[in-house]
Order: sequence, then structure tokens, then C-alpha cells
Amino acid sequence: MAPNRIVELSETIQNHTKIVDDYLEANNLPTPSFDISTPLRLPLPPDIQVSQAAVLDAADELTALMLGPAGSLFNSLTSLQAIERFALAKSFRPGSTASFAQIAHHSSLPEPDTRRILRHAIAQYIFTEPSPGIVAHTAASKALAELPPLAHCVAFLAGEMWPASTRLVDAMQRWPGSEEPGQTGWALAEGTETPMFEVVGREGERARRMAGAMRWMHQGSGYGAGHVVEGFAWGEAAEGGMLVDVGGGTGGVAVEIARMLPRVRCVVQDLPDVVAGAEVPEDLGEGRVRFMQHDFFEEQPVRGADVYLLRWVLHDWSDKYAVRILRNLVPALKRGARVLAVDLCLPPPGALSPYRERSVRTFDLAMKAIQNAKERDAEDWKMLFQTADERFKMGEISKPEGSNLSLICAVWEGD
Ligand SMILES: C[S@@+](CC[C@H](N)C(=O)[O-])C[C@H]1O[C@@H](n2cnc3c(N)ncnc32)[C@H](O)[C@@H]1O
Repeated sequence: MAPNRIVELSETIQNHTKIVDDYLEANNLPTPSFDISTPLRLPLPPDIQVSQAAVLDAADELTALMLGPAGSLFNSLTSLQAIERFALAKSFRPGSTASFAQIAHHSSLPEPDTRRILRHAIAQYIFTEPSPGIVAHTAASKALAELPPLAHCVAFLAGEMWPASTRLVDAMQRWPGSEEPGQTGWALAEGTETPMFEVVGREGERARRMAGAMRWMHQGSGYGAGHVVEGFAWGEAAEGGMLVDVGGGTGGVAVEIARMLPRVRCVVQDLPDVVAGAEVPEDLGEGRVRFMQHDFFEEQPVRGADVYLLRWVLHDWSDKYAVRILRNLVPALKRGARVLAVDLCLPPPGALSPYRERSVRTFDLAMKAIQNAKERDAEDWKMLFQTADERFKMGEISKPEGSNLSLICAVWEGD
């Protein structure tokens, strides 16, 4: 039986890497490394360059296959932006084929542009060209056609995050060290100083795209509410305690917590528009989860709760504003109350492979580009709580198995 493609690719990598390695060794040339003494290009003759190219081709395809269609989708932002803007993925059914002319006709894009965009996408495994001029779907383009939250996520990254990133350094130059959410790369790209969440949030289609993107990003098992329930030492709070989910959206996390901890009562707070669209599922019965309009830049109205949850909230804000959010909790806190931030905790430098570290660092810069916000490491989290109020006592920061987010808990030691 022929080996599967991934095995075939790994063998290609192994065989051709050996050819390159043998050549370097036989010619007393240094093995590739990141050392400053390394030659800028591998000094290989044309016949050995064939092996070098074979390794690069196979490694690229193997990476894409290992990531899966959704994981490898986000590389080619130019063509992705066009695919979304001109609805190219929906222009013909998955399983069928279409000519460039047919797709152009459907999308109202000139045929030469359609062909150029699609061939750029095809080079990233989005669509395929089984015979010259005829296009078919791949798993990635089919997913764009059929999964609206994924399509929204791509559109949000290509339409909001990417332009913001291209202006990030301009914003850094114009407003050095700014912590204001309106002085960002996104603001420069948009030509406004109104923060991104405000502008996008009130524009129908863009707001839907952003909401869909959030839904898609939350879907992975690494973001499940189960990690909060299972990873947090609820103690007595599980026995009839009160949880306030500050900036809790439409209650997805609180509902899961209420389901898994049947004696906990939850108040979910968010902005009026968000809370207006929220519903408590029938199986939870009355009163266990209720929604409340509350702006977290105002003083916390629910006093004496056992746990105040801030899940994926503080990373949306620079320290200046995150400190305000925490300080607004203080008047409501009883001694021993816990403030639980569930957010990314950046690992110490070098703890992850560069490949993995790149994605968290990219996320960190993206937060800066859109909102002057940030991802924080353990020291940053400690500083944040201490700056908000010295009566916060930091507990351990833990990362439940399989979770992308960490549990960052501080206990209130004031009266
Ligand atoms: C990234 S979402 C996290 C939602 C939820 N905690 C979760 O984990 O799914 C950030 C939330 O903060 C809310 N938010 C933004 N500004 C707010 C404010 N001033 N007061 C209350 N909520 C706010 C947003 O509406 C949104 O629901």
C-alpha cells in the first residue's frame, strides 16, 4: 500500500535533508544554524539546490496538512480578504467545479483579477485547479463557504486586524507609549480616534463579523468553560455562592458554570446592547442566572459576591484601563472574595518553541494594534492587581490541562 501523504512528505524531507547535509559535510561547510557566523544563504550548487527546494516544498505542505484546513487558512490575507469581500467561496458549490469566467460573473469581479486572486489562494491550499482554468474546492475553501463563524473570523482578521497591524508602527511613532484605545494602528487605518470596539460594534455587518469571529475563536476546546469549572478551587462558593461574571457577554460561560455547579447563582453583567440579546436557557430554572446591564468602568453594584469573574476581559485593555476595571470592584468586595481573571498568561521567554511562541506574541501585538491592549505574563498580572490595590493578594496562576487560558486569582484581604 502506498504511504499516506504525510508519511510520504516526511520521507521526502528526511531523504533530501540528508543529501543537503552530506554535501555540506563533504565540503567542510557549516551546518545551518541561527548563529551569527552562519552564511546568509546556504552555499549549495544547483543539483543540491533541488534537494533544498524539495525539503522546503514538502515542509510547507506537511505544515499545512498538520495544521488542518482551519489552522492553515490565516496565512494569505490578501487573497482571503478578496475571497470574503467578493464572496468567491460561495460562488460555486463544494463538490462541483467552475471556470474563472463563471466565478468572475458570479462575483462581479473582472476575470483577470478573479484568476490572480484565486491562484494566490490556490498556492496556499485554498481552492485547487484540477485542470487549467477550472477551479474546485479544497477543505479550506469549502469551510469558508459553509461555516459562517469561520468566514466571519477570516473577514475580521483580514478586514480589521490586518489593516491595524500595517499601521501599528505609525501609531507607536505618533502616540509613543499611549494606553488609549483610540490611538492605535486600527485608528490610523480607519481615520478616527474612536476605539475599534465602539465603531465596529455599532456597524451592522462589521459588528456581526466581529461577533462571529469571537464565536469561532471561543469554539476550540482550549477555550471551553469547563476549564474554569474544573480548574478553579470553588470551595464553599460552589455551595450556594454567588458569582458575578463581569463583561460576561451573553452568558455562555456563566450558563456552563451554573449547569456544572448546580448550587451556584450567577449574575452576568455586560453593556446594554449585549445583555438585551441574552436569554437564560430553560433547563436552568428561574433565578440561577440573571443578566444585568453594567458598565465595568462604573462602580460594581453587586456587593458581597464570592467570586467576580473577568474572563477574557482584561486583555482588551491597557494597564491604565484594566486597573480602573479592578478598582471599580473594590467597594463591592467582602473579605475573602476572589477576583478570577481568566486570560492568557504569557509564558516566560524561551519556554515555548519559536513556532508556538510566535502565535502568542502575534496575538499580543494584535491587541496593541487594535486597542492598545496587551497580553500579560505572570509578573504583569501581579503588578496589575497590586497597582489596582495592595489589598489584593495574588494566588497561584494555573493553566488547566488543555486550556489556552490561565486562571489568575486574587483574594481580597481588605475589610
Ligand atoms: C472578549 S469578550 C469576553 C466575553 C466573556 N467574558 C467570555 O469569556 O466569553 C469582552 C466582553 O466585554 C464586554 N465589554 C466591553 N466593554 C464593556 C464595558 N465598559 N462594560 C461591560 N462590559 C464590557 C464586551 O461587550 C464583551 O462581551
